[in-house]
Amino acid sequence: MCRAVRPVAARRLRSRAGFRQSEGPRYVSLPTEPRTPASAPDALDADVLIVGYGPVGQSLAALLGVAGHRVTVCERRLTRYETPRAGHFDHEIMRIFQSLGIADDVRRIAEPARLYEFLDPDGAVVSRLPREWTAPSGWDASYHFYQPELEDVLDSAVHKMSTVDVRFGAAVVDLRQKAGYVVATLADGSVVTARYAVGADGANSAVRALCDIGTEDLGFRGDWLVVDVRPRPGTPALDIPDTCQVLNPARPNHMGRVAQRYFRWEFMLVDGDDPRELVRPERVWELLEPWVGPQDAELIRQTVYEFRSIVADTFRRGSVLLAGDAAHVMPPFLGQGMSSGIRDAATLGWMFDLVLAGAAGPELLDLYTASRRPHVLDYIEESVRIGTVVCETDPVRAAQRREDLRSATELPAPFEPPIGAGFHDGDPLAGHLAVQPLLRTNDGKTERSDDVLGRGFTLFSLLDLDPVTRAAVADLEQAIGLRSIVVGEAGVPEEGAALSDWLKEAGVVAVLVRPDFYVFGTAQGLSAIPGLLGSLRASLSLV
Ligand SMILES: O=C(O)CCc1cccc(O)c1
Repeated sequence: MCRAVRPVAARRLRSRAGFRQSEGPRYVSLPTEPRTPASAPDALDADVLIVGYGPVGQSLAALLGVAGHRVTVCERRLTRYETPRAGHFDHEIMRIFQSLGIADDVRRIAEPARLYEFLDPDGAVVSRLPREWTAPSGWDASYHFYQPELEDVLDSAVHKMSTVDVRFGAAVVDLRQKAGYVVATLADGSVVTARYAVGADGANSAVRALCDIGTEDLGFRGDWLVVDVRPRPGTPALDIPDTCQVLNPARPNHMGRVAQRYFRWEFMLVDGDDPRELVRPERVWELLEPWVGPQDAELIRQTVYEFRSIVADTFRRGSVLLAGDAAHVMPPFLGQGMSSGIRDAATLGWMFDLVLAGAAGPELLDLYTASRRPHVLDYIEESVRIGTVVCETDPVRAAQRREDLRSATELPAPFEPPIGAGFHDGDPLAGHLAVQPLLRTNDGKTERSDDVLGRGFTLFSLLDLDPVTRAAVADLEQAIGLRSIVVGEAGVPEEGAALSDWLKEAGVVAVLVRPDFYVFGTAQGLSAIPGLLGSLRASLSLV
């Protein structure tokens, strides 16, 4: 169960002013005035303070809670934020949910997203991109969901963790770094101490400001009216495409399913639009008139958002890290905003596991920015590239873009770039997402490999290991809990051949997978495995 809010000794504040720029940086990166010795982490309120309880903060809290770390979450709102924002996640995120034991609950509220289409202004299909490829994670490629329902599922998972304490109405107004820990001051004057803090507090992150972390604006800007709609009970099913972009230069728009019972429309603001006028229900119904009317559906929300493309200069400063929108913001055209944040949580999760256990030095956390930032930049750039096509308002150029899409002869490959660092250089699969195989267990069942093996670094091999390799594996099993499994003819039978085919196609016999499901490296023969494990040891700053 979630612990009740613990009374925190109110300490005299040196500053209640928060992050007013005129007062200079609040964030002190050099260790000063240690009050709690770094060697006494139990005296701190938490191992990790998470600021913000959206899906990224929730996912990180659950990942850390599953591993038994002590977590305090501070959310400045008084309750959860009940509006839908994100509406799509992909197979990799479902695999992360699987690791939290909530995949079945998530499947109940999410539905597979099967098609992404571009339409012309009259509604005719210009281009159709099926989303039904065999995704490596062993789940459907893409899902739609209604965000408050996903947050319910994540919140229930967090509440099962006895080491996680969630506080609402807890705005962090000051954040200081000491030797080996951080001190956060809340608006009510109370203080939370933790070894690390993570700002998962959204695009206007207080933590980012308190740490004086700058941002880079990658230049995309567009105001869009976002409208969420729920059909009234008993009305005929709405005939709305799964996800589509209407390439209409007079008013670009998006529409699609959000989940079983919700639909979303987005309309770009064009010259002369007044945002206050556009959100009036009568005006919204006028815009929705070609598809749905007030007799059939109710408006859940209508709001004008500015879509932007922004990345923080670094995702780490000392003992403070950024995740989710606090670290990066992208336009929604790829549906990757929340997924990118949950990837941050998955990477931070295993890095904290190693650092908090004392297995790796704190310098491992530098790998967080190096691994995540370039990856997120790739997603931002691709989202902007699609946005440039969607948002075209010049009729001639828009016609040309539609023609380009119409005449493309090949479907684009799924956009799944490699991470930026934290893998074995020069390796064919390193940095890419790993396959999750289905295994046939002794009792005749078929199970996903993560359910059999649990979370952690994993060596999958198609050949039985020799004594030298076994010794190298045992060494890392001791240090970081590495698991190894022989799959296929020489070991645990695979249902289908996803893993075997993937490795054979790459010309390798083994793959070493990080706990966030990215490939660390591969081995072409058994004799290469000890070297690969040595490379992992070096890259993790093991102590
Ligand atoms: O990927 C999806 O299914 C939704 C992507 C998307 C595209 C355009 C606007 C938007 O809000 C989401």
